Amino acid sequence: MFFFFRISADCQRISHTIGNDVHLILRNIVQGTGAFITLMTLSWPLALSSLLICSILSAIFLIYGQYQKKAALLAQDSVASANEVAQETLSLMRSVRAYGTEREEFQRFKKWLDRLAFVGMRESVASGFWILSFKTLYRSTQVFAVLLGGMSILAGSVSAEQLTKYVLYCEWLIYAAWRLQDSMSSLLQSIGACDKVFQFMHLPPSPEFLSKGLKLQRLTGCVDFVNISFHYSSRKMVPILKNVNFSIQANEVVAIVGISGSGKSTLINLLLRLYEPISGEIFINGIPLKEMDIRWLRQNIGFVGQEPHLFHMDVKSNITYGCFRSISQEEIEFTARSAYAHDFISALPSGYDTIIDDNLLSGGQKQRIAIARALLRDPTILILDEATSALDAESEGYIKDILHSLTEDSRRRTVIIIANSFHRLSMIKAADRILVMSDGQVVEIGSHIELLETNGLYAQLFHKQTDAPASIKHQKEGRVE
Ligand SMILES: Nc1ncnc2c1ncn2[C@@H]1O[C@H](COP(=O)(O)OP(=O)(O)OP(=O)(O)O)[C@@H](O)[C@H]1O
Repeated sequence: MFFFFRISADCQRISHTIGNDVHLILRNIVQGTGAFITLMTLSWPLALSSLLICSILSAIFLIYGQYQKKAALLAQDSVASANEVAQETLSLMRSVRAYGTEREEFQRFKKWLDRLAFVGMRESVASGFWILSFKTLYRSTQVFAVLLGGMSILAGSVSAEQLTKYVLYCEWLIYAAWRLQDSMSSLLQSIGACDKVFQFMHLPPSPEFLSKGLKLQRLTGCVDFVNISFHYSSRKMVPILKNVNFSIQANEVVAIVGISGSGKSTLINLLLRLYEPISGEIFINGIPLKEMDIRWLRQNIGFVGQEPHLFHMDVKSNITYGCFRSISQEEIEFTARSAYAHDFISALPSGYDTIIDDNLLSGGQKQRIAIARALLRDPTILILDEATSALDAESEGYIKDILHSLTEDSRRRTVIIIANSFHRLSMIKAADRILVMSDGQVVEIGSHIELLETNGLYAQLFHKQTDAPASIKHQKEGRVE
């Protein structure tokens, strides 16, 4: 988010510079050069003395310009951070109110504004020195020219006309140099401030987008993880996946279960090729993932995440998002029905044309729209990463039906369900096989019944989570177990 605020502030600054400063720079270069040539024709010693003053101005400006560049960078950072705090506080208003942290948030915002004010004040002082140097040098030149010129007129070596011309063109030259440096300072500020935009522009595209990979005629949806090990580059010392091996058959429904942090979502990140494994190979249809065309592959994979963020567009556009074929209204409604979303969408003020904003829908409703979006793409591999966690108790009954919609015979596909709790037991039980993850490894594989009989980690997690409400109830009733 910080990066986003920085980029938008930097881009505004670039457009301002291009619109205002570039033509001023060109104009002053032309004006200054013209004035200098005219001065040379009048008297070369006087012209060179003016040039000397301009050089002193440039030297002072070089120091000042460097400072301005740094100050601009700090100012842009502070503005972006202050915007980020404001945006975060407004979007998390409920939490801020519930925890009574309005004052703390205000202080957090003020801290950045204070820093901005401090940078601004120092910048103003530096700018004051720069203007003072210019004015002093310029006025001294005028005094010097009048004194020297007056003496030359008296000696008869310079005419009054020549002296007037000199004073006039000298003013032109020095003012052109000053305005040039002023515009250059604004340009330098923008360059300093736009550092992040340039860094962003120079980022090379990921190698997977550069190489043209394979596009298969038909994707069956069988997935193999062979000896996969992985760590995130930000935490190289912490292995997240350790020699993971498993296979998912075409059209199989597999649930991946394990405690939070065991690496379930990381498996999916690797399957979507958002990260590359450190060692091992992932195969889809028996072909190494890295040899496939990544865009084509992602078009064949549907993904519904834990917190589906919908776009600020109408419901229809949210459902058809990322689907590049022509889609009829009937097809959209049919898909929405399959995801049990049609009824609440129809009850919205403008039905499928209602624009979605933050507070319009509940978490469960957003998830049902996200499921409809995934269904419409008709992916060969569908990944549900805790995709039903926000569905309310009333919707629990729908889960089986939604799952049936996702896996019904006419539209068989490989479905991978990530679950870190047993609250959606119906989803886990409906899977053909369950993979149990612990500390970056697949420790058990089997059906719900098989895993309960094994009495391993799955059974422990299952009993711990499903028995908890019962034991609390017993405790409330004063029974000791
Ligand atoms: N981008 C990242 N950079 C560094 N570490 C990360 C990153 N994403 C996840 N991790 C770490 O990797 C480990 C596994 O995370 P992962 O999200 O795969 O677990 P999970 O089993 O899906 O957890 P949950 O069920 O809570 O979503 C965690 O310790 C997490 O802190």
